Amino acid sequence: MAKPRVHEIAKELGIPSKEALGKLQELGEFVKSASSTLEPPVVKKLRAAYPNAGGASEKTAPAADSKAAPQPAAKSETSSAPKPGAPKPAPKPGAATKNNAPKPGAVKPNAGAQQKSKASTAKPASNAKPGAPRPGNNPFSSNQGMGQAPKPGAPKPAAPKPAAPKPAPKPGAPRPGNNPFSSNQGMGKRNENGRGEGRNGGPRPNGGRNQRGENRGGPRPAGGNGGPRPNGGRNGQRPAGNSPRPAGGNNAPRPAGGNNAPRPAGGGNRPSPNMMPTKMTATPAPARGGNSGGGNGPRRGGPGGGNGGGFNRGPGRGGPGGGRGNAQGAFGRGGGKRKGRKNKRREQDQIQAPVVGGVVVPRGNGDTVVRLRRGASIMDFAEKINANPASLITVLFHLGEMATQTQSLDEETFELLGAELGYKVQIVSPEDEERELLESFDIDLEAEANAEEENDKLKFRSPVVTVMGHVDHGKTRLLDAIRNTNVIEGEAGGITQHIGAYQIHTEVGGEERYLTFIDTPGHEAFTAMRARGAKVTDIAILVVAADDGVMPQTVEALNHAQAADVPIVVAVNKIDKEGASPDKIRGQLTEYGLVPEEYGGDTLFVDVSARQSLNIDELLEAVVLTADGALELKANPNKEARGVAIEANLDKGRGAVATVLVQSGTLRVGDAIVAGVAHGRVRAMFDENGNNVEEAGPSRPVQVLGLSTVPRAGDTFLATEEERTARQIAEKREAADRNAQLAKRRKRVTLESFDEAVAEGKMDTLNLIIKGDVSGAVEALEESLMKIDAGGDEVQLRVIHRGVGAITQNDVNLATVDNAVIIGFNVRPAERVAELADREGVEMKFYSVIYRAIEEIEQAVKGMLKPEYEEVELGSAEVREVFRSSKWGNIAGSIVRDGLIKRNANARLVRDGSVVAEKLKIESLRRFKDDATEVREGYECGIGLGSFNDIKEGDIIETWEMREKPRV
Ligand SMILES: Nc1nc2c(ncn2[C@@H]2O[C@H](COP(=O)(O)OP(=O)(O)OP(=O)(O)O)[C@@H](O)[C@H]2O)c(=O)[nH]1
Repeated sequence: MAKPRVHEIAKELGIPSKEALGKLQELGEFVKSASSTLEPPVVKKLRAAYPNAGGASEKTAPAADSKAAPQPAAKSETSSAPKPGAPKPAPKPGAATKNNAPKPGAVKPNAGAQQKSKASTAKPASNAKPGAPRPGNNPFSSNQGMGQAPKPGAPKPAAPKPAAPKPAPKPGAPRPGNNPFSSNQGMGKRNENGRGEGRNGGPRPNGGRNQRGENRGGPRPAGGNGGPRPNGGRNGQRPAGNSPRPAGGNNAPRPAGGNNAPRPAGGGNRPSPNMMPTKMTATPAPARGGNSGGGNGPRRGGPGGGNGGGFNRGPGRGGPGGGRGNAQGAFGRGGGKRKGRKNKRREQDQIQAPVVGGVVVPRGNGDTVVRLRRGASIMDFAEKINANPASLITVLFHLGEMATQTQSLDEETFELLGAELGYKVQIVSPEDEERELLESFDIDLEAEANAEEENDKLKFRSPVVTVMGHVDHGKTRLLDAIRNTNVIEGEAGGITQHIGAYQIHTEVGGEERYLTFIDTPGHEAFTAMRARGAKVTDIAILVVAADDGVMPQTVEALNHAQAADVPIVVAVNKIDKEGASPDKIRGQLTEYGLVPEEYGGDTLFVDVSARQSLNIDELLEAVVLTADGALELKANPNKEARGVAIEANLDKGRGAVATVLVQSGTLRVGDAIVAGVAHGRVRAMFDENGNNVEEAGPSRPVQVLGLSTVPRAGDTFLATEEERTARQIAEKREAADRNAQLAKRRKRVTLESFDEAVAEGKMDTLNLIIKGDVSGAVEALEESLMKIDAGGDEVQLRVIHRGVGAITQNDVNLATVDNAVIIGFNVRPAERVAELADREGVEMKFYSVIYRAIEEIEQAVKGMLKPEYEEVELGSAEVREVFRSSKWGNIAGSIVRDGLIKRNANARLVRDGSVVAEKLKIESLRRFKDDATEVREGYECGIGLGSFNDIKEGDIIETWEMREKPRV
């Protein structure tokens, strides 16, 4: 707490500063001026010099309180408040609270507006005589935006004369610097000094203690009722009193309200005589609530008034004397320097700035739109609204959310924060974000496309076809048949794990036509990729096995295609199989809006056998006909290339290899390109047969070498004039991506649940690091994992890192730090990494089939919910000989009788059938002179049991470990 100044002490004592200075000099204390600070002993001395003054004020203060407090209440709440004249016992902190507490709630639980107006009229009553000219200091004056001019009649009776005849409490007396109602004085230091004022009838009942009085205010009399909030509609979503948010004034452990609970009567009514309110400040809570409700009281705050109603808190928050109007001072703002500034504009600003948790934040008008990109942080938001990020953190904290300045927040949290501050937060969609990003580089794809259409630069291009369908209905086999190559053999688990793209040519009506095929995987885990695939797709071939029929993923594929407005050609596959019923398929699909041509619809159905390459040409013809009939496929080949990355992987020798589909323009070797977050120059290009290609036009898929890193499947790419531009775009995307990932990963933990969960040991998180051979698989796996129902809020699943390529030392290091499990999908650890992982106790799991990984992780997560352990015997060894070593203690030369003896395993010693010692550990294990981690049945070994030396020949050492019981 800051030291009091001379003039403050003088005021406290009811003497002029000059006199105090003189007295101090008399007392042998050199003090420069009235604004000099005084050391506590000097203050004591000075007070001692005026024994009457100090004593009187202390005694009178409570009296003043008792009178003042109820008075306005009587005004505003009519009969509910005690009569001003009623003599109350001096300290009465509780009484004061009581008087205040029930008012807003009891009398007007729901009548926010009424309360507002009443409150604001009541407030001046207690604050000061409105007649007293305090220019710029009266927060209730109409020209300060409160719209609630004090009623001239009200104040008079409300300002009882303090018992002590001090000049200080005179309401009308100008008290520059000390007037809590003054908008222009810096309160920082005042806060600290407020104690003195309080004691002697200073304006702040809370004294300097309650720097954030607005939050600490009394026990939120109106809180429970969801009293009116100053922000009106904006806060409507959150009931003040019943809100689960920790900001509630009554929530003892919360920082905002933390000060309330333990205090008998809330901040304003602390029993300390020093803190007793004087008539000046004994504004009843409702008055405050009302005032702040009036709009913007909080910042300037009457004696806690404005803040009481601040934001989403009930009007009672401010409590009697809760907000002191000097929150800014409490946060180091304002201060003495501001004192002299009587700038109207500033005042207005202050009025505009609401206070939550004692901080001042520029406020929007409710319609002010703030656009933020996905994954933006508090810092970004603060920048947009020109606020101090630290203040926003405080506000957020009061809303029950914890975040750091740079932490990405999700949309909901931003909306919450925005609503609180009067902003409409719009999270920019990835598409908008991408467009804006490119626009910042003067690339406007939309305008480009429109211009081309107008200028007739478009040329025909071949259709891009995606093969979709249920698992095992024959997609790969069909593509295989189409290309006459065989990729099916290499697939692990029979599931297509990534997208490939190929161009084939066929003859339709004697004309050579090209078709580009994208091989979309059929497993559900790839839904995301398929959805992306549909974006580049002109036509979908829906494969349905004639012996199986329409299955869930058939419908899903169909929905994807229809949603993307992609025409469908149905390939009724496996017609060679017994029991195949192509007609049944036609009938079934009719129900989904795919009516065969022969039934009068416009969908072409072709019966094929992928295995026997039956009717493949007919299928291709149907695709070409559908393309010609339903689509006008054109693109401008004469410009920089634009397209999509279909698939990418890291090749040991060639680096990042990406299969890209050129959608417009022409891609040439040597072009600078950016694909997602990867950039570089095209070093070389290959077609589906591995032949070198110099250039690729629209609808042409090619493999591209030369990218800095591996793009993701579905990332768009574009060629740029300069490599620098490509790099910059990539970097910006990477930053945005990182933020988006953070936002996605961040599963929110509210203060309430976090506290409880941690306290009860419920909180647990399974961190994962996913490494895979291709980006598509990694992405798909992550996507599926995030869908795992981890058991509500109890357990979280977080993918803390993912990437393409072998598991590296860095991965293990990260896993060590974050206690993560590493998932290797079709990859193995790099050299010596397995050893490191073993040393660090990092678990690595390897999979080659996605669903198995998902299944196991799901089980693991479920296991984490309530792990149950059981003792499992590992093995036992019989002691044959005991070696005594001064260095190691006794070593049991043993032979393993059954199972395994593992180093560090739990052990017990059994002698003649009874357990001699339990809770032992295999501290050392040796095979001859070498350390061993485990020794198998039938082998000899030396076992050290640490400091336990009572080992005898013939003893049995049993080892065991605790294993988690599998969940049923
Ligand atoms: N008899 C017969 N079997 C076929 C035909 N087409 C595919 N199959 C078989 O059906 C099984 C699944 O074929 P895939 O091509 O792997 O099916 P998919 O739809 O690509 O499967 P996923 O990649 O797992 O989604 C394989 O054993 C194929 O040999 C066909 O026309 N006739």
